[in-house]
Amino acid sequence: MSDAVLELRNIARHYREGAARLDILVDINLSIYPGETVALVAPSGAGKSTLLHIAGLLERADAGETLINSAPTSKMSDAERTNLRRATIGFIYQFHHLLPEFSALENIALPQMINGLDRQEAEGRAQQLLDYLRLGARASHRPSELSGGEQQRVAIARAVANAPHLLLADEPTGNLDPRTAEHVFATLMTLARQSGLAAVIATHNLDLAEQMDRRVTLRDGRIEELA
Ligand SMILES: Nc1ncnc2c1ncn2[C@@H]1O[C@H](COP(=O)(O)OP(=O)(O)OP(=O)(O)O)[C@@H](O)[C@H]1O
Repeated sequence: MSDAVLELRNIARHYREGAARLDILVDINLSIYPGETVALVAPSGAGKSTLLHIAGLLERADAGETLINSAPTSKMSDAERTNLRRATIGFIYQFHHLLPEFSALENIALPQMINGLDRQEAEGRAQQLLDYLRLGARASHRPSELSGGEQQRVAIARAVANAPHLLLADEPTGNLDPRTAEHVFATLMTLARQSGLAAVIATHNLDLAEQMDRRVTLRDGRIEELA
């Protein structure tokens, strides 16, 4: 088997609440390989977002190691982690986090320009993605002029625009009605499979989880594989 795109080794993370210590992640071990789609299904408060933030280099663990394409990241500086994240990881949130002042096209082009592409190239790629997502005619609309499902498809396009190796999504359809959720999810799966992306998607929706290659849950701060 090829090397893991993401490897979490003995990850631990706790929070403090007054005098109390909350051990959210106790000993997380998880490897995700190229092209694999993995559903993370666990009750509210189990630590899904915490785990995705650590995997996405948005947050540091208290112990353990996060490896991206076999590179250990815990000793990297914040700037090094940010550069690695921008080059290799796409993140989708439950609420789209699109920039309200910019059009759909600009929202998708901007992260590419931050990664060094010139505007013309970035906007060309953004338009291609919008066309692929059947949002080509909405390119100049601002987020507030798009439906919830359209906003989330733009957020997906933004997350994959830099051709990441790893896609992390935190309840990307949690905010949508069931039909729109199914459509957005199908789009996400098609994009992931076509581009050989590894994806970890936190979801409460078991029907959607069934459509992925693997399902894992969090129990007492550890990963358990589900059937
Ligand atoms: N910065 C923080 N400070 C203190 N406690 C926190 C912090 N972030 C998260 N927590 C707590 O850690 C636990 C796990 O939170 P997390 O958001 O990772 O769970 P989740 O499984 O994603 O939940 P949900 O499905 O509701 O989004 C929760 O009890 C939460 O209140």
